Amino acid sequence: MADLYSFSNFSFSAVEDDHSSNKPLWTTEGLDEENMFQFSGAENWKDYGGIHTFSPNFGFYPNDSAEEGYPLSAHQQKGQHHLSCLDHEALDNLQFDMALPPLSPCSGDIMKFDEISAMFSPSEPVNHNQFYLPLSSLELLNNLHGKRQIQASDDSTDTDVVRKLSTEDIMKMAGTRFVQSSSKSDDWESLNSHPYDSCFSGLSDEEKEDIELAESLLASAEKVGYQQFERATKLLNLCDSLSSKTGNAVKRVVHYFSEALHEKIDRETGRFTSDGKKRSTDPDEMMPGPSPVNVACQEELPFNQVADFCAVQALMENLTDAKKIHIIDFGIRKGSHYTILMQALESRKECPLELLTVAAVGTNSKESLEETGIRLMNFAYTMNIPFSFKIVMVSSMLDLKESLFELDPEETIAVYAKFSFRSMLPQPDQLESIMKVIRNINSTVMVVTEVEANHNAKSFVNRFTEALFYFSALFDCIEDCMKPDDPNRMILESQYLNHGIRNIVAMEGAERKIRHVKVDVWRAFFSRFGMVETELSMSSLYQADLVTKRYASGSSCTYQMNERHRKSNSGNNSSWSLRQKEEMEEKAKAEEKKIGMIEAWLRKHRLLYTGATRHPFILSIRDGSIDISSFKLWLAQDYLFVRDFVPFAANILIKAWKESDDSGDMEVILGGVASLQDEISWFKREASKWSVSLSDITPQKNNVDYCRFLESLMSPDVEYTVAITAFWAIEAVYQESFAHCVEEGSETPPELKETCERWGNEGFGQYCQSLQRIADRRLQKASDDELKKAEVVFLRILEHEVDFWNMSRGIYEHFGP
Ligand SMILES: Cc1ncc(CO)c(N)n1
Repeated sequence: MADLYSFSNFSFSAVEDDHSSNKPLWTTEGLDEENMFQFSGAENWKDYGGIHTFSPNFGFYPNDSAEEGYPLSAHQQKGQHHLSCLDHEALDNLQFDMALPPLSPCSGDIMKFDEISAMFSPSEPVNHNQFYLPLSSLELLNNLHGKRQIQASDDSTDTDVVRKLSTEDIMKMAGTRFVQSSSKSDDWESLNSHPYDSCFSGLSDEEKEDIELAESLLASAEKVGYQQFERATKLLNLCDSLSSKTGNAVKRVVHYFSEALHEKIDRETGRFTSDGKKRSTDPDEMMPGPSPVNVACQEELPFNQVADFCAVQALMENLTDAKKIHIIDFGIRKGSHYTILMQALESRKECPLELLTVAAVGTNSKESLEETGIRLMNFAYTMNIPFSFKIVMVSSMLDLKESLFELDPEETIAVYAKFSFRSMLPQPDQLESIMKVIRNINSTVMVVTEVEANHNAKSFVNRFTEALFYFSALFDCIEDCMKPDDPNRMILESQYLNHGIRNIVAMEGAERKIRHVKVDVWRAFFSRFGMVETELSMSSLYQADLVTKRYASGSSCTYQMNERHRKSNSGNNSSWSLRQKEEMEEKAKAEEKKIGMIEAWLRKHRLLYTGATRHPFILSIRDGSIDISSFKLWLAQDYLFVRDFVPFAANILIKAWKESDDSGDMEVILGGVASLQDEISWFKREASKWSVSLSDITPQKNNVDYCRFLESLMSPDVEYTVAITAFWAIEAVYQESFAHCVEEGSETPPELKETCERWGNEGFGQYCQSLQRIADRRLQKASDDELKKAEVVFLRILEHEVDFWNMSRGIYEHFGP
């Protein structure tokens, strides 16, 4: 019976896939990142937090007030149309008709990236806590004897902590026991006559109970697969009595899956009536507007922001020279991503924007699109961005036509589809219609964000198993991110996630709307339309990492690239050389444009650079809203930083003396070193002006981390080229930040003007330019290896600067008298 169920053949390999493959951000191109636990429409609720609730790094101006009368829509058609259904058999097979190559194990890129980062900071572990589950649950069981050590998620401690098993672990162990027991006997009662075998040693009573509970659920699903409904119901009744929606994560997951199985049985036996149907909400149809649960999800779960920042980065990288940009958006919802994009475009000095047009495509909820339009118009207005918003309503995607977009030949066109194509999987002809239009309009890039999961298997048990593991991970994640007594968590689980579980488990045919498929399926589909996949840049991963760090459990979030198009089986070397080839191309491109490597990187990593130079701390100085206590905190901490910066600057001087090919470098650097003495005196005077006692302060963590990083760059192994790039970046961020506070139109309080002038004055600007020229000259001659290291160091500096600003937004606590 285990054979028929094929649990052992299928499910565990599927589970492993989940860990090795990645998540979903697709640029025309599939990029997928990992662990984007998302289910159909789920993102809806995360969007509604509104503009002001997001972006910890950027200074967005909230302006939600709706104004009447914007000329929003160029093409509006009424109506809502649900296509009747297609050949669902064919659809079910979508996943399996393509011989899927195995997914590559974890990533090339990010790993190398980490390796390189680690070279510079042996004392700083890279902030990607990897928690790989063992390859099989059997292995897991074996490892559990005696001690259960799971990597600590809190990176402030190095010691392992004993943590309870994850819900996914419990499901795996239950799966293993189930396969073992069902190969011995097919009598369901035997399930509960398991002796507490050796597998169980070292587990708590609750964990043992949970494993047995999950085992009963799996057994019941198997019976449903065999159409043995009576037996299945008996097992489900047992599950019902032992699970509940308020128990631990295992009990809650089992509770919802058990409900879904009951419904499946009722449907298959003709007993299902819609009156008896328990309530759940389709997230795709939920009410627009910021309900508390939407806001909570937006604020407490990182997924939506990660998707937004990665996608905007991918768009920006492909729109570098575009002055008139037209983005066609499928699934715009609140449009939070456009506020990020506008911010990034606004800071793109080398290529001023003439017009940004967003065309939101929809088949229903025109009012909600209009609301989004008004919100974005307001935002663009406050940012002084030339912006136009269009609504393209069609009754069905089959009616979508190129002409509806009124494209101007001068426009650069991009397409963004965030968690929206999946809802069309049951109607592939709609998707095809979209793709034909996209192909004809010749868009520069298409960014697609999707969930990386297979909830579309034809085999019921396979689908059930996949969904069970997926939701187990999701429930665990929610448990880590939301407080146990948070009422929003209950609503999220019992309404939205419950809806997803029921739809995947209980429904068939056209009713089964949630049909996530893995990246391979999307790859095959998009390639049919001539789309060529490109990969997410390092900067996108950095963005994602920065975003997750703002969340309570962010440090346990990891990212991986699925870069199967690079042939993982040919080993790291081949992808390394590919990477190098790309860098050479980048260098060639920079030369061709005569802009120098630094400018090329500034363009490439625009979003991150803006994050460091237009941080809310700086914006609050500029608009006069700064809390003086934060300013004092910054002052005290930066004094300590500058003290540590002195030996770093002196070390650059030594490196220049040893390695530089131009004696002129020395004067520039020496000038910088010399001015530090004056800077330190200035800090002392300024501190006394604000009654900040410099002798009482202790460096805060972000400051210590940054100084340690500087120290690692002082190693003789770090080349002059790499170090001078870092030196430039550190100074340039302050120059660009503070210059923004003394620009025309700024409302910096008079008592802070002197501070801003210190780094924002023209002379300091010229000094930064000189450093940039030195760095550029060196980078032009640098080896690929050096280039790569310098780029990584530049990114790390930006990250540290953002962290330093974040720290400065705290409260200065005065110690002593
Ligand atoms: C954190 C920080 N970055 C850069 C500078 C510029 O010197 C500074 N003083 N402090």
